[in-house]
Amino acid sequence: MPTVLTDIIDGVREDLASRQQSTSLADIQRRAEAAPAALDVMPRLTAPGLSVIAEVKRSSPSRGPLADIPDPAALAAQYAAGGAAAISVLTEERRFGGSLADLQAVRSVVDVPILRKDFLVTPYQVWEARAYGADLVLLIVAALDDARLGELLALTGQLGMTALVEVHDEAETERAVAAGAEVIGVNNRDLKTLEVDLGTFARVAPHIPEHCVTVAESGIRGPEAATDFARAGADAVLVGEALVTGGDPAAAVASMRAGR
Ligand SMILES: O=C(O)c1ccccc1NCC(=O)[C@H](O)[C@H](O)COP(=O)(O)O
Repeated sequence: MPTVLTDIIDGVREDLASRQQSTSLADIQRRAEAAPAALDVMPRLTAPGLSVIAEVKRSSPSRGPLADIPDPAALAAQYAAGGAAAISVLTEERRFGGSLADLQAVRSVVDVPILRKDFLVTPYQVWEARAYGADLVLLIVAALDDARLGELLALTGQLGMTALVEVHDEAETERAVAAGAEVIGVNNRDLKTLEVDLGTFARVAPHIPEHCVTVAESGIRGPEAATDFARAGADAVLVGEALVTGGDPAAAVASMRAGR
């Protein structure tokens, strides 16, 4: 049965097919191999205190238009000034208004690790992420079968990047762990219904092994909520809407980092 997630992925596959027509896999691989080495996000995610992954997010299927963001690089620089551990850049165009050009623009101004936030379902997109300067990629367990999850996770590691492997329940967590995920994001938003349940993280986190880095994602509106997730065991929070709609992105990131 079609869901929001499968609809999004259908569009992603169409856009991907047209990019693959203009840029072959060999070309994108050459570009990825010529790019400066990926930054290691692990020391930042495991540093004492709560880490913040700050997202460049223009719009979303659940909330519609959020912010104009004419200069994503300037926003990213403010996130970095606020102490973001990493910057998440949405590159999906149809529903989120992002692009690979945004990723490239952000890469050109910040030296903190950058996450390509998209719906990655093929190796080509992982190579593409590296070619455009990403240090991390998002792999959504609900969008991948076990074989593809393992393949994309392995390729991500081969290219020196880190995968943020996203889950929403215990069964997906078991699949992520079996695949070898080291950084597991628990999305409080159900990508099939778009409903946000802030209790999701606390239910799922106990199923994540101690050696994994744990990220709480979605629906985090301010420092108090960030503190709640830190107390529930999150090493990091991933925040979009609250940062792009609030007044001062650097101060907002700093206030969330203060959460312990
Ligand atoms: O944000 C959505 O509506 C959405 C819908 C379908 C798939 C993914 C979606 N969001 C991606 C994300 O994971 C969030 O952008 C991220 O966790 C930040 O969430 P928020 O702080 O609530 O903007």
